[in-house]
Amino acid sequence: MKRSDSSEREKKRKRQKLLQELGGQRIPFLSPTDPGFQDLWESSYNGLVLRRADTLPPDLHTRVQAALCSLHGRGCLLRDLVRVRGRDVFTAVSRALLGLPGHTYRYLNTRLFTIPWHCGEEEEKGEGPKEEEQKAEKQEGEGRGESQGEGDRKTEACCDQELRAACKALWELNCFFCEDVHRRESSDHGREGKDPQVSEGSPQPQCSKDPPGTAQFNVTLLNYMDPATMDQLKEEPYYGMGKMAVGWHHDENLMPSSSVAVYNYSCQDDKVEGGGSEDMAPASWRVGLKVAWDINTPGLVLSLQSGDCYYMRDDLNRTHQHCVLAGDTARFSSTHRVAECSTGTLEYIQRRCKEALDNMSTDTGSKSLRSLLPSTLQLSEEVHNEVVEFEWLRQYWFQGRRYSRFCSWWNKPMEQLEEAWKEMESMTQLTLAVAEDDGCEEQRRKEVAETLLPTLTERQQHRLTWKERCESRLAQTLPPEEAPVNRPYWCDGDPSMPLPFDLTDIISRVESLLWK
Ligand SMILES: O=C(O)CCC(=O)C(=O)O
Ligand SMILES: [Fe+2]
Repeated sequence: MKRSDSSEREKKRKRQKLLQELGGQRIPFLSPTDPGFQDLWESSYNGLVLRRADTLPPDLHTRVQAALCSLHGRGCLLRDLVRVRGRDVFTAVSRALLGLPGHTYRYLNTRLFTIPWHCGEEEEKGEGPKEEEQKAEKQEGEGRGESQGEGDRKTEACCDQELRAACKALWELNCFFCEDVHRRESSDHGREGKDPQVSEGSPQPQCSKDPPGTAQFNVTLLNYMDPATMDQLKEEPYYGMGKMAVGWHHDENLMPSSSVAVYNYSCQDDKVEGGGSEDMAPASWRVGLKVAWDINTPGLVLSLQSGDCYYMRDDLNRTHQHCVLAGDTARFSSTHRVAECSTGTLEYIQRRCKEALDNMSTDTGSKSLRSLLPSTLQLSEEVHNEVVEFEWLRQYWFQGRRYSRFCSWWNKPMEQLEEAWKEMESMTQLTLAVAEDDGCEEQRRKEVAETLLPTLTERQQHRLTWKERCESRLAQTLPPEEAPVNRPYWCDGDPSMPLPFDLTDIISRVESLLWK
């Protein structure tokens, strides 16, 4: 969190400088009906592609739109309680992450966990019996046994048929986007001045498991907002573009220069009541783009009809920022991305845990550390902190019970990570015992204490931050199923825990060893 705080400060400085230069004036922006719009698009927004609804297969629209509605109807889309510039805020849009099993996506200090999407073949193998089995299992108790913690394991038992169908539809859309973006990349090769607006024949949504040579979208972040239920949306501040559902940003946590593909579904207008005459069409949702930290180039706004898609290709997400401008109707979007997952998959964190736990021996029936090398001890303590306790377990539980409510995929892996974490608590205890062992050589004790101090201090700080986040005023407004859970948490004197939750005393003890 420290690193992102300083980059937030940097952004704030830049923002203030920009507003100062503007001195209350508005920067111009162009919409499709303005003269010069196409020229501006081609000169300064190259990489932005609009794909109109009528160039996608109609049955894909049907399935995707039904999927979005059913995910929404089931309560899978929720506002995130994110942390921006040290403050907790709810996102205006409700969100859910779908994607490859075991993947996560981190934005605004929040790690989202995928509801796994399902590939074609798995579905075909006898749905009937599976469904029965699953119901039986559900009755016995939520989510035991199904998860083995492997990225490619079978996922048919983790959610019910309606959700599986919904996930599959979004997976098909993902395949469509992967192929389309890939096809463009290949055909653009050596071609200048391409037409950003397309209406050519559509590729069929066939997803090969591992097509060569192209980055694959591994997750989609779904967004939903009904402006009728929002009492205050922020006005776009630099151009006067209107009310924003999502403020200016770059998409975070993506592979360098990877594209983003967005499907726009504006729900039917029969929902809009009152306010205006019968024949007045509801205002469309729009996406705004601007060159990052630039007040000379006019902004660009695209109006989106239901079913329209847009792509931000190549470096566009890095060189430009985008925002979403609310229309009159409720609206979904499905935003497909290549998340940078080098430290963001279950497989990764399980590997790290194993590395840390390799230093624990239970050979003689009692627990001991194999090596007291500072680098080995440090590794365990770091895995313990960053990855398990703060990047995974607490992130997961902070989002309440939202995941297990409709999909059991993460239940077992989280249990296993918690077990691993508990072992690491024992390792810290053993390490501390070495540092405090009078029979041990002075130099070694100092070395061990030096290794422990920074990680313990960090652990304590993070625990306090997460506790605050869980107890914030906004967190308390959430219904019980969505309310943040401060987990792991235990009381002093809990016999199952090797160390106390509050590390204040231990930290002073370690400090005093160093001052000696
Ligand atoms: O909804 C959209 O069109 C884009 C949303 C977006 O920018 C995001 O989720 O990062
Ligand atoms: Fe975005």
